[in-house]
Parts: sequence; C-alpha cells; structure tokens
Amino acid sequence: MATSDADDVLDALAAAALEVRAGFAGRREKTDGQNASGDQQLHADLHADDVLQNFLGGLDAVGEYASEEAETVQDVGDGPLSVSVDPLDGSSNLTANNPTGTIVGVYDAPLPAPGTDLVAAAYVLYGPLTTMVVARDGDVTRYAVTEAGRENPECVDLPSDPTVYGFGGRTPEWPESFADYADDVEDDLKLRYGGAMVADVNQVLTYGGVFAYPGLRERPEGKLRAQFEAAPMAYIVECAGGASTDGSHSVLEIEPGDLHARTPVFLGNDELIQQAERALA
Ligand SMILES: O=P(O)(O)OC[C@H]1O[C@](O)(COP(=O)(O)O)[C@@H](O)[C@@H]1O
Ligand SMILES: [Mg+2]
Ligand SMILES: [Mg+2]
Repeated sequence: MATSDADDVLDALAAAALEVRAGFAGRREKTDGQNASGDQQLHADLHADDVLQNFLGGLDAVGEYASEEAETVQDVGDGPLSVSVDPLDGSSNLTANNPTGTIVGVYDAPLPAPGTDLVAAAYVLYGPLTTMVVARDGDVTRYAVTEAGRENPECVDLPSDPTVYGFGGRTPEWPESFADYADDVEDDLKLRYGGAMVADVNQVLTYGGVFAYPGLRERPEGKLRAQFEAAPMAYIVECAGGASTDGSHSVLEIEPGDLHARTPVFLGNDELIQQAERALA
C-alpha cells in the first residue's frame, strides 16, 4: 500500500470535520430512527454520516465504508483501504452543548476486522477548538483543524505520571470486581468523565490516567462498539505509549464477528491497565 493512501483519508477527515461541525446548529433534535445498536439518532448523527461518507467514501484509496449509523458495510469502490466511522461520538452531548467527536479507523482488510489490521486511526474533538489526533506509523500527532487542513502538529506521548480517570456505566450496574478496581483508582486519581469517549480519552492522553467502559451486571459486553470506537481509540492510545484491554487481552486483538459487536474497554497507562486485568481476572 502506498503510504499516501491513508494520508488521503486523514486529509479528507480534516476537511469533513469542518462540515460536520458547521452542521451541528439546527440538528440537535432526535429523529424517529434508531441505528443498529438501538440508539436513537439525532439529525446531527445522520448529517455527519452523510458528510463523512461523501468525503472518505469518495476517495480512490477507499473500497469499504462502514458506519456506526448503518447496518452493513458499504462497498464504495476498488480502493485497498476500509474505513470504520463513528460519525458523532457522544452525540447526546450536543443537547447540552458539551464536546463530541468523530472516530475513524483505517484498515487494510475487509470489515469487520480486528484492530491488528489498522494502518492508521484518528479522532476529531469538537471542543472549544476543533482538533484531530492521528496515530500513524507508531506515532501520535495532534493537529488544529482549520480551513487550511491539519495545522500546528504536536507530538502526543501519554504522560508517565497518571492524573485522571473516567469510567462509564452507572455504579449500581458495575460488577463487584470493577467496583473494587474503581475504589483503588479513586484513591490516587481525579475524576474526569463527560460521556463522550473521544473527549474522555483525550483527557487521558493529555494528563495520563485511565478511561474505562466496563462490562455491566446486566450487559457483560459493555456499551462501546469494538469496530467503531474501541479498536481505533485503543490503537491511538497504544501508539502514544499506553495500553488497552478488554479485561484480559489488548483491545486490538478483538475479532468483531459482528460489525456492531460491543466490548468492555480499558485504555490508559500500562500499570493501570495491568491493575484492571488483575482486578477482573
Ligand atoms: O452515557 P454513558 O453510559 O456514560 O455512555 C457514554 C458512552 O457512550 C457513547 O456516547 C457512545 O457513543 P455514540 O454517541 O457514538 O453512541 C461514548 O462516547 C461514551 O463513552
Ligand atoms: Mg461513540
Ligand atoms: Mg456515534
């Protein structure tokens, strides 16, 4: 594969991000529709999906486009790459005007595929600024997204001294093993949880720490989707010097038999991920 193919996807993502962001106004209401995960879609989810399919699916390098908002993988051409897209991550945050994101995985294999087939992954954070974090060739870079594209590159290395944690799921739904782990983590770290994976993992990459959405008592598979959320974000955290687990293995090793399969997710500093694996064993 020519190295420029994945770069084309990343450049197109930066261009798409501006349109996605511009589309939030007037699209914060719910539609009557649900996606394959049973989530009620906002107009902004559907708009973001359309924009991203146009920008990414239209590239010569891309053969498959798979979205959290669509049931099946779309065949979009003969290119060698497949892209997985969570068009708007944490979209319910739009109601309160809190941060949301976009998550993209770039694979050199047909989907569904494990994270070991990723050749690049990126997320866009629609915060006070629009930023984009890209994992490519073992390095992670943060950019400002502007009309000129990806600007002001900064190297992202997970800080070695962890500071923050963010755990999803209601505490009464946490299994005892996870609740015990959370108690230990709370002794040392500061809570930072906003309900959008992109924004919550971005805090971990900025300050060091751990993000988790565990398996729950009534839903052992947790909430987050392996293909669209867990694997690309794990790839980024691992490339930044951190670690990931689903409780026993790196999230990158998960084989999502079903495109919309869910998995427990733990991402962050290696010692906190190892501590999670010991607690859940
Ligand atoms: O509301 P909860 O249970 O804390 O869930 C938050 C999680 O759900 C998500 O919002 C799911 O993402 P989507 O908006 O793409 O469905 C994650 O971003 C976040 O980590
Ligand atoms: Mg999401
Ligand atoms: Mg989404």
